[in-house]
Formats: sequence, structure tokens, C-alpha cells
Amino acid sequence: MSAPTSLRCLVRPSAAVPRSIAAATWTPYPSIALFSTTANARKPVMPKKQNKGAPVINPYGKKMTVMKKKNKNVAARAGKPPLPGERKALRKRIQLSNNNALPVAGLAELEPEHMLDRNSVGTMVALPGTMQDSLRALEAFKPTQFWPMFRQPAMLIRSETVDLISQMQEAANKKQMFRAVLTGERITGKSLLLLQSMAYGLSKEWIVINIPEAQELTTACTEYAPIPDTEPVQYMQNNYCLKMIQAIRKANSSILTKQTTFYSHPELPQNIPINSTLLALLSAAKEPESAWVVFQAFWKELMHKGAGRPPILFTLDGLQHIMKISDYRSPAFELIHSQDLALVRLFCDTLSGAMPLPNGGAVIAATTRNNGPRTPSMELALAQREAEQSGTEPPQHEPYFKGYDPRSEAVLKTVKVMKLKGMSKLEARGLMEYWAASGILRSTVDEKVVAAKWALSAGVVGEMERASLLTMRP
Ligand SMILES: Nc1ncnc2c1ncn2[C@@H]1O[C@H](COP(=O)(O)OP(=O)(O)OP(=O)(O)O)[C@@H](O)[C@H]1O
Repeated sequence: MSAPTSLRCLVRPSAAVPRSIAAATWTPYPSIALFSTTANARKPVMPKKQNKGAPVINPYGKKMTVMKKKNKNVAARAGKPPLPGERKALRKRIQLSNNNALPVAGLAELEPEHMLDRNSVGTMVALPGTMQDSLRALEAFKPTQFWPMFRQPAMLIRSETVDLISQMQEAANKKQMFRAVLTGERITGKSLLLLQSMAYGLSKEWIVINIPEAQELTTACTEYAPIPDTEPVQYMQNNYCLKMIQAIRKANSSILTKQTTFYSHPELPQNIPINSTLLALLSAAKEPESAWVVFQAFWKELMHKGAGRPPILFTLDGLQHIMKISDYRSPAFELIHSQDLALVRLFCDTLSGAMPLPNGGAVIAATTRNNGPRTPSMELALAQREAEQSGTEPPQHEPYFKGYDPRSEAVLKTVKVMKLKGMSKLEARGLMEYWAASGILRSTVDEKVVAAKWALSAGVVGEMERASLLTMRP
């Protein structure tokens, strides 16, 4: 464009501007309103209503199509967002049966005697329906285990099962306590052995109390409050306590209806007369505020010696989490030791033997290698107990390491340590035959196949499952 024409473009168009130049020079204003003094006067009048998708002639004479802009994320955001806790419930969902798996003919139902009999080692037993409900209430099944692959929940009787259960029963016969820690490498079956002890307790009508994930108590994910008049200060966790009471009620309902109260409990929010059932006592916990007092009253009743009180089985999974400082803070913003949380303290007192169970029973904790924090004191204490049990020289503290926790070491001073290792070939074969009978394992199970899988996984039950069944996992 030549210089004079360009300059002319900058000035207000007028009749003097040649028509060709005026058309080439774009202006947002129609020729009838080339200049205005107010915004209103300048604003072009748009038609009031425009049909979606219909072509509209705009005031400038151009055709335009009014289309709604498509949101690309509509499909992703379809439906309601998950409610609070919904995702966690899905993550923790336990599926105990699979109709696609074949029913296994000749699979015996679990009897308590199976777990005491050495001849049963290497056989699979199915969990009866009522026991499944109780174990589910106690959260004994873990979402990481292979339950959803089989027609019905069944488990292998291992030599460790017989060892553990015999010692539990022996202690109960003498009204004594059996205190043990189950430890071992990853996926060696510690949680499942804990489940077996609960199954035994339930079948023998013991009162079974379980803390399924110790981390839920110590990682500051549930409410806590100081308990008045405690020195050093202890903390109650009412919401967790209410959940635990509900689990105890559901899992042990048949025995709790047979047991009655010996004490009046004036501190309870509701009048529970003497001779009420223990189930009625636990039912007094309706709100989190009353959960801790109700649990204390229940524990006091359980500690009543004699008069037909059953033995107690108190179990905990994830021992590492209670063998260290918790994530909670005191009002002075100092970190609280896990063992200052009242429920943890109660478990530790029974595990250490400081609080005996007058009617006998067992206190069993399992370590976890899945998400366990590092706890040098626990590792050392367990190694020391193991060495003492096998009659070798126990390891000592490292002289320049300051991370030991004397409180945790004191708790584990006299416990029995059971270290889980790989299965025997006989046990491996029993398990693999069950997989094949369920239609999950396609190859024939013979000596050669068993030996190959057993060698590949060093007999570790979880590794064997991974080597043989992982591709089948839903
Ligand atoms: N006696 C058994 N019968 C059948 N399956 C078993 C048995 N013991 C263990 N398993 C299987 O082995 C797998 C690992 O078991 P488990 O979850 O008990 O391991 P763990 O030692 O507690 O693991 P972690 O160290 O991760 O806490 C699970 O899938 C479980 O179903």
C-alpha cells in the first residue's frame, strides 16, 4: 500500500475516501454509525433470541452460527463425585467368592481339631459361613489376599498353624496367657496365620478382639482426646473405639449373649443392671462420646476371674506402627508416643504380660512388611528373642545408634517369636492341588511342577501365588 493511502487509513473515513479503500479497510462499526460519543450508542443491537445452531445475521452483515461449545471433560465428570469415604470403602472391599471358579469336591469345612492335628498339615479347609461373617466383622480378611479368585474362602493348614494353635490351647487349658509375635519376610502368610488364630478362637467361643491395621490408630487419621486424670496423659480414640465395639459385638454375638455382667457401671450413659448380657453392655455405646467408657466397662467385665468367663484372644496386625512415636501431637505440640494412646497401651500391656488375662487366652501381634515403618527397637528385640529361643548369642544395641525406643523393647521383653518362612513341599502341593481343582491353575500338578514352583518362590506362599496365579487375578 502506498504511503498517502496508509495515512488516510488512520483518519476517520469519510466520503472522500475512495470506495475501494473503504471496503478494504476493516472497521468494526457499520457505516451508519461510524462515530459515537457514548458506549450505548456505539453498541450494536443484537437480536434478543437466537435459536441454537440457527444461522444469524449479525448487525455487521456477516453470517455467524451460534453453537454451544463442547466440553471435552463431560464424559470424565459424568455422574456424582464419590462421597466422603466411598473410595476408601472400595479400596477395602473384600470379595470372598467367585462364581466362575469351580467348587472343589471333598473340601472339608474347618473344625477346630483340624488346627491341632499334625495329620492335617498340607490340607485345605473351607471356612464355614457364620465364621466368614465373624471374620469379616473383625476385618481379618485383607484386600491384598487372593480370596476373590476362589469359589469359597479356604485356607491351608500349615505346620506353623498347628504350632500356634496348640500353644494357644495349652495356655487356655491352664488359664494362662500365650503371648506371641508373628514375623517373617514379605507375604509369608503372617496375616493369614493371625486369621487362623481368630478362626480357632471363634470356633472355641473365646472372645476375639482384633485391631486389623495398627496404623489406623497411630497415623493421626482418627480423632483423639486426652483422658482426664491420667499421668502421664493417655489419649482415647472414641471413633475408632466405637468401630471396634461394633466389630466385637458382631463377631462374638453368640458368646456375648451367654455372658452376663458382674458389676454395676454407673459411669455408663445408660443403666445396665447387674446380670445384663455383655451384648447389652456393648450396645450402650451408641455415640463415639460414650465408646471409651463402655469399652472400659466391657474390659473390666472380661477381667472378672472365674464364673465361666471364656478366654480372650486379642490380636493386632502391623506391630511396627505401635513400636514408635505416633503422628499425633499433644496440646504442647509435642509428638505423642504410640503407647500413650489408650487402646495401644492396653494391647501393649497385655502383650508384655504387665496386664494378665485372668481367664487365660492369647495375645498375638503380626508384623507387616507391606507398609511397615522402620523400627530398630522392634527388630532388635525380636532378633534377641529369636536368638534366646534357639540358644544362640543374642544381638546387642549398636553403641553409636540413638534411635532405639526403650518402651518398645520393654513390651517385647518376654514374648514368643514365631518366624514364618517358606512352606514345605507337602504344603505347597496341597495348595497347588486346590488351585487346580478350582480351575484356576491349568497345568497338571505333579512332583515336577510343584518342585519348579516351590524352587522359584523358595516356598513363600505369597510368591507361589504370584508365580502361578497372578495372571488370573481379577
Ligand atoms: N495358610 C494359607 N492358606 C492359603 N493361602 C495363604 C496361606 N497363607 C498365606 N496365604 C496367601 O499368601 C498371601 C500372603 O499372605 P499374607 O497376606 O498373610 O502375608 P503377610 O505375611 O501378612 O504379608 P505382608 O508381609 O505383606 O503383611 C495371601 O494372598 C494369602 O491368601
